[in-house]
Amino acid sequence: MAKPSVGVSEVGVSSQAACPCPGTLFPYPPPRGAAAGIVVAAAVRRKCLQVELGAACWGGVESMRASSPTHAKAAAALAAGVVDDNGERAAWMVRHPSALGKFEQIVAASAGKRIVMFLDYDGTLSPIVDDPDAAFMSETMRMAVRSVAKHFPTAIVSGRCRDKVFGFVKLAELYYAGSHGMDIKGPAKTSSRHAKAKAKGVLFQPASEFLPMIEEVHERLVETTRCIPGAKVENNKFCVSVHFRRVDEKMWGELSEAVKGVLREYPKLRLTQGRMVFEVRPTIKWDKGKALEFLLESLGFADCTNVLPVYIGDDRTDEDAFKVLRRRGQGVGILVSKHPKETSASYSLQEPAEVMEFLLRLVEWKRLSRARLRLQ
Ligand SMILES: O=P(O)(O)OC[C@H]1O[C@H](O[C@H]2O[C@H](CO)[C@@H](O)[C@H](O)[C@H]2O)[C@H](O)[C@@H](O)[C@@H]1O
Repeated sequence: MAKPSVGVSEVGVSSQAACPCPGTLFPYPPPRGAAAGIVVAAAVRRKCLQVELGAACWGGVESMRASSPTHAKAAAALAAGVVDDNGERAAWMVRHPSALGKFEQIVAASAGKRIVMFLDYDGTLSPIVDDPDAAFMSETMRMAVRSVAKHFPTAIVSGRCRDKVFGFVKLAELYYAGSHGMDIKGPAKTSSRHAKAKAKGVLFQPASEFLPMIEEVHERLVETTRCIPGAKVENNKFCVSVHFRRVDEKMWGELSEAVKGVLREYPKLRLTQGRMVFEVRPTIKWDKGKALEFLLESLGFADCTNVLPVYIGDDRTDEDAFKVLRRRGQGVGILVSKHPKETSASYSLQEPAEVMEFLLRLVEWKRLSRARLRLQ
């Protein structure tokens, strides 16, 4: 397997509107509704954008607020205040319909194609909880993922380090891309269908030279944030998470200054933000989107039209993968969120329980279509 070089520039980026590919699933331009609906949709877009713009100044208290849907909502309400909750959600759902509601449309698009599943972990397979070490997935979710992996090549793509996410998922037959895709490994055992990828020995660590620096910055961040009650620093091997979910909001400014202060001494590291968490990571151009492309290539689907990647995720870091699908004009991006958010995903699911339902429906649909084929 050829390893893509780190820092591959994105070429041929085109919006869906500019390059409408027949058979693609992105529902853009959005279906036209009543004029009032369009006005509401525009207001939602504006509000989402305001939240995102705030979030662009990584590390500030405003961006910390924006990383919590409830805080973000309050901030957006301050900005416009013209859209009621129901109208806001309804307009957003027009642009990002439920993947369950549009299930038939999604599977119809897979005709003649191989589905490859990409699943984020936190907030997608497991509910968000206060303690990152207690983010367990349910046994029923594990069974659903196991069933999906029997039918389709399946990868877990997480911000956590690979060992830790494997410790939660515990399924040896999957691909794992830990540390936001910077640590990729194939299945320990594999069915003959996936033997090709195994034979090629999938394993990729584009940020290995950063290991000593990440170790060092982890120690520094633990030390610097020690005096801030509730702050938790997590070593994710090729990146570090600094959690503020359990930090009193009055201390957020102090925490953000502490993190930024340490980072100033490490220009080769950058700061991004997830759900109530700062993510410290190498400046290399590698993210969940690049990991998705790497895995597709590993599975023999580079530049193929006969593949349908399905990516399900809930966080900002998953947007890199949604953008890749959008750029390729191929695949299904599904955002897990109860709240309207600016996203490049096409569809939505509200919570991990709906993700499980979607996975189980996919398995059932596959079983039925196989049975139908046998009868023909
Ligand atoms: O890419 P992911 O698998 O979604 O990982 C992103 C981060 O997830 C974890 O933090 C998030 O979930 C925690 C448990 O529910 C929650 O307490 C925290 O507020 C969330 O940000 C994980 O602990 C981080 O290291 C990952 O980067």
